[in-house]
Amino acid sequence: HPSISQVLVADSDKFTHPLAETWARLVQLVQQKGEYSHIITASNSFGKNILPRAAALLDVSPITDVIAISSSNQFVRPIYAGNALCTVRYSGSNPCMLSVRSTSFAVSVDSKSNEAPISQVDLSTFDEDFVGKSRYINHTAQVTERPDLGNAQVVITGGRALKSAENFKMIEKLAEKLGAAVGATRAAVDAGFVPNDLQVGQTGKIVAPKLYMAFGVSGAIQHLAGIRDSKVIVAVNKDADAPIFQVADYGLVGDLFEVIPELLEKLPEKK
Ligand SMILES: Cc1cc2nc3c(=O)[nH]c(=O)nc-3n(C[C@H](O)[C@H](O)[C@H](O)COP(=O)(O)OP(=O)(O)OC[C@H]3O[C@@H](n4cnc5c(N)ncnc54)[C@H](O)[C@@H]3O)c2cc1C
Repeated sequence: HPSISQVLVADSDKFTHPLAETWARLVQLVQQKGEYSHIITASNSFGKNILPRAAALLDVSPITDVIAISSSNQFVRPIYAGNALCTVRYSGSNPCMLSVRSTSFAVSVDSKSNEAPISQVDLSTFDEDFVGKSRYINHTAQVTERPDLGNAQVVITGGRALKSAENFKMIEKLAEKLGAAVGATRAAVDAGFVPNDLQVGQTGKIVAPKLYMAFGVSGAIQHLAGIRDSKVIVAVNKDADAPIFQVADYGLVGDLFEVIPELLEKLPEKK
């Protein structure tokens, strides 16, 4: 990419497992040597885990969830669960540390390209004992063929109205037919229908698909905070006054236990 002038590689078995403590220390080390003006990470769980730790080590205050960059020290970020946008100016010392919502930034496809040198980070001063009390035990991951929730073009979400994990399988079947990712409200996650990595919203994932379909979702502000950038929102809810209809492009007042089976029947099989 033409904007990349250098790639730094920290190649060591110290970083085999993504422990935030170790990686934050690495960011500190790289910053101390490079004296960069800005350090930016994506607002995903990995970035959110490392950024505050690295910022504390570097004694600066990070700015999180940036959705627009107005200048080198001025940024826009949502507040009150996305109901207001706040413009903030960074007036601290370098580095200015940001987490950015990747759903708010389009990747520019530039015809020019640039070869950037790749250099190894000098880890001779990396402190082995720094990791402190955190130890890597094991890693469990959900193996799924479905698209990643954060990048999916289509997301099908189910809410508390699904009533059980068994019923939630209807949402999964529909997602399969549409090649979509599955999402859930916090109420559905708290009720144990699905694991919490499927939660969409203020305290879950932020999504920006082309099509977002919500079944039995009331549309609480904390949920809407995660779906605002979706292109088309479709909602099915049996309560015509549900707040989700205020943001939906298409709304159907109906019972999901009738609508989903009908959709499953009428939609063609996935090729
Ligand atoms: C600090 C904080 C952070 C939060 N973060 C999040 C977050 O990240 N994500 C999130 O989702 N929530 C979050 N919440 C919770 C949020 O406030 C709501 O409680 C939650 O989103 C409600 O989930 P729901 O829409 O599934 O359930 P409900 O609000 O109970 O809504 C269920 C809906 O289903 C409809 N319904 C019922 N039966 C049927 C049927 N048979 N067919 C069709 N429709 C039906 C009902 O009319 C209703 O509108 C947060 C709350 C707090 C306080």
